[in-house]
Amino acid sequence: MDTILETKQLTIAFGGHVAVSEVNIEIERNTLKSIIGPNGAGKTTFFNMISGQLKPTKGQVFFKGKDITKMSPTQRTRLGIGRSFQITNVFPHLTCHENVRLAVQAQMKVFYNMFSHFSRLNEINEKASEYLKMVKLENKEKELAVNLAHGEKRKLEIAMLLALETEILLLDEPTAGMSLEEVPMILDVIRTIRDERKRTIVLIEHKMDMILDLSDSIMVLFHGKLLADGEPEEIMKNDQVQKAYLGGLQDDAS
Ligand SMILES: Nc1ncnc2c1ncn2[C@@H]1O[C@H](COP(=O)(O)OP(=O)(O)OP(=O)(O)O)[C@@H](O)[C@H]1O
Repeated sequence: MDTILETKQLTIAFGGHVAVSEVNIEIERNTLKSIIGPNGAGKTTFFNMISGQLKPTKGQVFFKGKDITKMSPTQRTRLGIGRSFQITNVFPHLTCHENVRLAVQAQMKVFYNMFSHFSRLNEINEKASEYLKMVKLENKEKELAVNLAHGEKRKLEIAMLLALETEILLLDEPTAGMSLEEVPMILDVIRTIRDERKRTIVLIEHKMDMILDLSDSIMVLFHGKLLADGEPEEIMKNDQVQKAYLGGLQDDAS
């Protein structure tokens, strides 16, 4: 297996409460891994330790074999781990194109005074348009971000995350707060990125139909522990998972 991300014995305690307990996981490059589990299972906390927002009490995180446990979120982003909805900031009074252009510039480390070079400017503009197209917002280039629907804003955030060109995309509940009509379009965007097989996506989601549709593999957290990890069919058949979790979740999702 071509592992891009690995955790060893990853553990965090808040006071006396162990929120994530000795989780060992390997994530294969250019696949989509979903993290599921009931409320309070430790999914976001686990994510925060991968992105660097939280430091584990015990254990390690490896990116391409390198121990990144002590690195800051910014260092991890530079290295290739991008997280949605936290590192990207949508500026409401800039257009969609301008927002994505800022992310492209950040990635290219180009500053305003270098803009005199026209070809560079064109390149940046074209890249920004490409990313907007990838998230199917090409018809909103000139729209101010503030005027976008909630689902469109999420797509814009994904475009900005893509512009950072990180190898890993950490997506924390990308459909949260979306209307039912908006969900398929974000699903479509994530599927498009997955199908290109150029990035590794790690996804936290509650919508089971979406998880089963998109995931190459699924890890299940329960009370902070890794209950199961495998392909979607295996996970669905797993007795422990069904008992502990899936029955309740399917009820919730319906
Ligand atoms: N900063 C913190 N301080 C204290 N306890 C915390 C902190 N962050 C998380 N927890 C606790 O850790 C446990 C796991 O929380 P976490 O948010 O990771 O769960 P989750 O699986 O993402 O849940 P949800 O699906 O509801 O988002 C919970 O019991 C939560 O109360």
